[in-house]
Amino acid sequence: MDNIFEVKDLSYQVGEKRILKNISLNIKRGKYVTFVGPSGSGKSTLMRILASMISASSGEALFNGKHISSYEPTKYRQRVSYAFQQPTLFGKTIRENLEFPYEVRGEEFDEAQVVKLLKYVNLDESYIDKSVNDVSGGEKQRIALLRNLIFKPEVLITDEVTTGLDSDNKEIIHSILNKFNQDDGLTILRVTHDDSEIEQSTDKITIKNGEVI
Ligand SMILES: Nc1ncnc2c1ncn2[C@@H]1O[C@H](COP(=O)(O)OP(=O)(O)OP(=O)(O)O)[C@@H](O)[C@H]1O
Repeated sequence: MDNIFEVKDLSYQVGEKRILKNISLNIKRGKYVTFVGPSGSGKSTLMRILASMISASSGEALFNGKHISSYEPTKYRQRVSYAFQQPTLFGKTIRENLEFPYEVRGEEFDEAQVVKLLKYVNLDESYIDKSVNDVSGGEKQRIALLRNLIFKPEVLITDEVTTGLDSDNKEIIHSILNKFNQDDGLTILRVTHDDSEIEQSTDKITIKNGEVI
């Protein structure tokens, strides 16, 4: 298997504060890797660098063998998609949110495809025309994740996406992520503090005090 990410001697500093210190790691394509470590250890900062939202202060971060900074950012984010702990649904309806990935790619909305995807996260087609104000927190997270996955990225970064959700919602999210990982070879980088998620992960990277340990 080849490396989708190669990180070499990467550091990130804000003023005098060294947030990431000489991080080196490789992520193989198709893996489901869990990042663990104490609060404030630098996990989200590393994810933001890999998602091309911020740049490292020094060292290298390669995606498919090329520097992340050499990719056009909008195109890059279609290939490496970031799902946040607090998802934001914009506009008035769920439809607007699910149409958006088609719009940015200049493609026509494929309602049948979206209905099929909604079923994967236990939502029926009536959700398409619901108001963004009429869905629960767990439903919001499931819809936001679908928005990341309609056009399959190569990598999905999930940054504490199940935090605060009940076990049913967690279960649904685990099952769709496992499905995309196993059936489609989606590489997943997951940040979590959830004990059962940590226990179930086979590939774990621990970040402590800005370092890989
Ligand atoms: N732009 C910034 N300026 C100053 N400090 C920052 C900046 N970005 C992050 N930090 C600090 O860097 C440290 C690491 O933050 P980060 O969010 O990466 O940690 P984390 O491991 O993801 O934490 P958590 O598990 O609580 O989400 C924290 O102390 C944070 O306050």
